[in-house]
Amino acid sequence: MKIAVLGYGTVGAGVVDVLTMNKGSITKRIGTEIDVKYVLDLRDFPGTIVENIVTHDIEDILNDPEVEIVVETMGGLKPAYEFTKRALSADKNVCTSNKELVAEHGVELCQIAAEHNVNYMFEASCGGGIPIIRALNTSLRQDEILEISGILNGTTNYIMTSMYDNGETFKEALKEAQEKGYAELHPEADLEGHDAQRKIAILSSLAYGHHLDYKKVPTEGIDQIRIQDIQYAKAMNMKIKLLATSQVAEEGTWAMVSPRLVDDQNILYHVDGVMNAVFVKGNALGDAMFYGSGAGSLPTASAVCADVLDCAQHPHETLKTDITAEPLAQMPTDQVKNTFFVRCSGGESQAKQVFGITDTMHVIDGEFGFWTPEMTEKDFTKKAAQVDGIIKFIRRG
Ligand SMILES: NC(=O)C1=CN([C@@H]2O[C@H](COP(=O)(O)OP(=O)(O)OC[C@H]3O[C@@H](n4cnc5c(N)ncnc54)[C@H](OP(=O)(O)O)[C@@H]3O)[C@@H](O)[C@H]2O)C=CC1
Ligand SMILES: N[C@@H](CC=O)C(=O)O
Repeated sequence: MKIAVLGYGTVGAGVVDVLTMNKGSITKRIGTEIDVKYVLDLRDFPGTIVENIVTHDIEDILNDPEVEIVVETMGGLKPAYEFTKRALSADKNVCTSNKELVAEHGVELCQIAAEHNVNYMFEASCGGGIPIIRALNTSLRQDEILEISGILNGTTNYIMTSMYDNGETFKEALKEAQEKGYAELHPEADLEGHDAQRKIAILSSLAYGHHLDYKKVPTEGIDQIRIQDIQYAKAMNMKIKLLATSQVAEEGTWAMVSPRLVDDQNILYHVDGVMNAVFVKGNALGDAMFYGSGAGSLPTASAVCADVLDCAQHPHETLKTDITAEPLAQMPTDQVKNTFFVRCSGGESQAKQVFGITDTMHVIDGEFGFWTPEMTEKDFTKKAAQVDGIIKFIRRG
């Protein structure tokens, strides 16, 4: 079976490495040899194992009937969207790690794949190497999913851990995450929460059987987290994690991405570095947790290759994915209940009176911190507007 890899960067090179490193065992398992016939990239890679198969022309791949699977690991929408559509329309399977494209056009691309009896597969789009998409599409189909939440971005978890454990600055930790190949080409997507926003939208759409538009997921990143916030977290024996959550409630489903304070009783407290964890609650299953490397060359490539193997075994059969264009009924986020940790430089008695609290804590000169009771987002916003000097708030996870 001949395949082509579009984009020989961190993930694309990892795919070639996995298929080379495990060639013997893969061939034995699926009964077919997988050969990378082309690598499409802007650069040449002299002196590497792909030097003789590099092309700069997508037509070489699209017009070659021998190529049955295209791996798209270029990232971004342009030209990945056009190349993917053309590959599917030419009856080629496409396996991708490009969550931006899946979140934006996944429904349409799956429909095109189905019309051509091929597959558009995206296991690597959420949680790096964690096999969460396959679990939702197969092992968990009998359950009604009530909640999905977790740490879905490796870069931000790596940064938070490095700042907390090693006292690194935000800038130093980000540089390391970039050097290790975890961060997006434009790292704002990680830092501002958009990467996790896309991932929770993809997972929720699969889990709840209705489409969650990622643009409708209220999102805050870790870009506003400062060393002072970490000082408070340490004083409370808590950690700050960027959590992506969606939950089914009576009024509809809500979803949110935001930094949250978690205590050591919360399993996510122990998920550090580039590791991701996805918690799933099913109405029959109860609780399940999926844990693993959330980014990086080989772990992500491992997930892409899982899709390649499925396509190689079913090259002309669309494997069922519960993906639909029908929109998910969403509960207004201002009705969602949370508990908030607030840092404030104003009057303590005012804050105590407005929020009805008695305890405050003093960790940093010139300010105090306190926990609110559980309240809706709307009530919190209303009360916070009545308190002078609020510096920052972080929700409890
Ligand atoms: N890195 C990770 O850990 C993970 C990444 N992903 C996703 O996987 C995708 C790829 O990420 P990653 O491997 O890190 O990115 P890289 O930037 O490392 O790799 C992308 C590659 O695609 C090439 N490329 C870009 N545009 C074109 C084009 N028009 N034609 C040909 N080649 C092109 C780039 O070339 P050049 O460098 O010359 O521009 C580069 O070699 C992204 O969607 C990302 O979000 C998903 C999970 C984990
Ligand atoms: N930039 C992403 C890469 C994997 O999806 C992350 O850090 O999680």
